[in-house]
Amino acid sequence: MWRRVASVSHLFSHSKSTKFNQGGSTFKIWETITSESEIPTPSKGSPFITFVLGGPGSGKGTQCAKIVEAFGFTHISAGDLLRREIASGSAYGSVILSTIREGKIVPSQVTVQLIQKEMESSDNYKFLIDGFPRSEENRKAFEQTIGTEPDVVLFFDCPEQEMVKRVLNRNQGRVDDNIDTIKKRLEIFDELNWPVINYYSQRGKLHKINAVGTVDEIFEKVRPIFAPLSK
Ligand SMILES: Nc1ncnc2c1ncn2[C@@H]1O[C@H](COP(=O)(O)OP(=O)(O)OP(=O)(O)O)[C@@H](O)[C@H]1O
Ligand SMILES: Nc1ccn([C@H]2C[C@H](O)[C@@H](COP(=O)(O)O)O2)c(=O)n1
Ligand SMILES: [Mg+2]
Repeated sequence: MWRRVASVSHLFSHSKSTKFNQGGSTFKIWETITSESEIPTPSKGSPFITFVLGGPGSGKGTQCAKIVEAFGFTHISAGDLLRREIASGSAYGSVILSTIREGKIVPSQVTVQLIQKEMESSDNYKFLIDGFPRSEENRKAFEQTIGTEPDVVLFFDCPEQEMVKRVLNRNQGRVDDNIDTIKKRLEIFDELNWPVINYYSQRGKLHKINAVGTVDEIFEKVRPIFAPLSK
C-alpha cells in the first residue's frame, strides 16, 4: 500500500509557446514536446501523478478510461468522489450537492482529503487525477497536503459549443448536466481553471490536446505521452 508521496523529477525539456486570448486576457501557453527519452520510468517507491484538466464535457473521463486500459493507471475522478460522498449521506453531502448544483467548486480541504484517502488505499503507484485541480486554491491545497507536484498534466482543449453539446447528450442523470448549470460551470472554468493551466504550462508540465474528433482519434494524441511507461 502506498503511503507518503515523495518528490518527483521534472520530465520535459523542449517546449514551444503560443499566445491566445481567454476571457479578455492574453495567456502564453507552453506546449511541451515530449520524446521517449525525456520521460522517466516511474518507480514503485513513489507515485507517478497525472492531473487531467479540461472544461465540462471535454472528454476527461472518457480518455482516462482509455489510459487506464492501455497503461494501468488508477483513475481518481474528483467529481466521482464528491458524488459518492453525497450518495453516502456523509456530513458534507448536502453542502457538496448544493455546490455542484450551482456549478461552483467544493472547498479544497474536502476534495483533497477524499483524493488522499483514495491514493493511500490503492496498491497502484500510477494515478490519473481527473477534474483536479479546478482552481489555484485546489492546486495549493494538494501540494501542501500531499507534499508533491504532478509529473504530467493533460489539458483537453475543447470549444465551448462542443462541450455543451456533449454534456447535454450525456444522459447519466447528473444534477449539473443542464443548460443553466453548464453555463455557470463554464464561467467558473474560465475564471478559476485557466490560472492553473497557465501555471503548469510555465513549469513545462502541460500537454495540451485538441479534444475535437472521435474518442479514438483523441486517444492517439494521448498515447505517445505515456508510451514510454509500461503497463
Ligand atoms: N471525442 C468525443 N466525441 C464525442 N463525444 C464524446 C467524446 N468524448 C467523450 N464524449 C462524450 O461526451 C460526454 C462527456 O464526456 P466525459 O464525461 O468524458 O467528459 P468530462 O470531461 O469528464 O466531463 P465532466 O467534467 O463534466 O465530468 C460523454 O457522454 C461522452 O461519452
Ligand atoms: N476539484 C473539483 C472537482 C469537481 N468539483 C465539483 C464541481 C464540479 O462541477 C462537479 C463535477 O465534477 P466533474 O465530474 O465534472 O469533474 O464536482 C469540485 O468542486 N472540485
Ligand atoms: Mg468527468
